[in-house]
Amino acid sequence: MHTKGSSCCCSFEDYKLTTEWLLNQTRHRPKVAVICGSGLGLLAEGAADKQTFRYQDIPNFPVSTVPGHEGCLVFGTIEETPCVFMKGHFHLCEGYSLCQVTFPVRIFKLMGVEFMLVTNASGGICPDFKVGDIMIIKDHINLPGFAGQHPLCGPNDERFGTRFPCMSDAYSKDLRTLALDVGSELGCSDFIRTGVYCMVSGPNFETIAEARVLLTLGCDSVGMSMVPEVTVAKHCGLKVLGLTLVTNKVSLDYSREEKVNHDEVLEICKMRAELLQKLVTTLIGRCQQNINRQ
Ligand SMILES: O=P(O)(O)O[C@H]1O[C@H](CO)[C@@H](O)[C@H]1O
Ligand SMILES: Nc1nc2[nH]cnc2c(=O)[nH]1
Repeated sequence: MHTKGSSCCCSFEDYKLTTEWLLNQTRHRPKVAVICGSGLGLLAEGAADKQTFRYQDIPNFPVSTVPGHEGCLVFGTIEETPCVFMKGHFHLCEGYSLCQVTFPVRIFKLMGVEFMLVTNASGGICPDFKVGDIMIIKDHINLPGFAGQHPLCGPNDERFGTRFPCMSDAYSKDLRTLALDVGSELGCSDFIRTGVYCMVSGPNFETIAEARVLLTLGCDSVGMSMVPEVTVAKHCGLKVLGLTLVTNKVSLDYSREEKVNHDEVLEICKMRAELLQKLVTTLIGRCQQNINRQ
């Protein structure tokens, strides 16, 4: 279990064991999962009746190694909606296989989760974007996937989903519309954007030539996470909303002097965390109405 490589290294029994362990440890039965990217762990603070598990104490769970990723699973309720928050997630560039990176998503599915909200930090490629903008992801480009680094490579387990899943609607249109509406109600329309997110493996930030390629490909922002989790979530039938915080403008011009670094990324996340928390909390309340209507 959890050996490195491009194909899946977890068996259905591994997923079941972790799921059963969690179901035995917690009375919560989450319907919504929130994955908190770099420096965005505060999103869990709005939950009531919290119960926390450190990743290292959960069987089969990877542990977080990136600063700004606390490394714990928080169960709780938001406006009576049972939720689970991942305070920190996993990246290809940490040396984890994509099976490890996406391991929690299938645990959420087996626990009964229906909606997954993913957040992260990214660099703005679209020249109109400003630092601090929140981009609702309408689509993604799985750049590692183009080269065979794909979480669904290897034998397909039909208990999770089909061999050849459709990805043209990976990000739920309903949830995107809801996010726009909630953003507008909260008075954030000026810095809420919609666009295409591109995942690269990292860990280095882009060269200027690479950034120009991404612009030509139609990317609005670029980061080092999220796409594997979204792909696995869509494969197993979860409804997904992706929000990415633009923490820096990616340099497209050789005359520009700015140099991006992770501390600056975390600083911007801190600046926007409270607002993102409000946005996510309100969205979860509305998802509950959606669950009730089903
Ligand atoms: O994607 P999250 O986890 O927010 O982290 C982002 O922040 C790091 C770079 O500063 C990269 O790992 C990038 O993907
Ligand atoms: N690849 C990449 N990831 C990021 N995460 C936050 N900012 C950036 C960026 O500029 N590039």
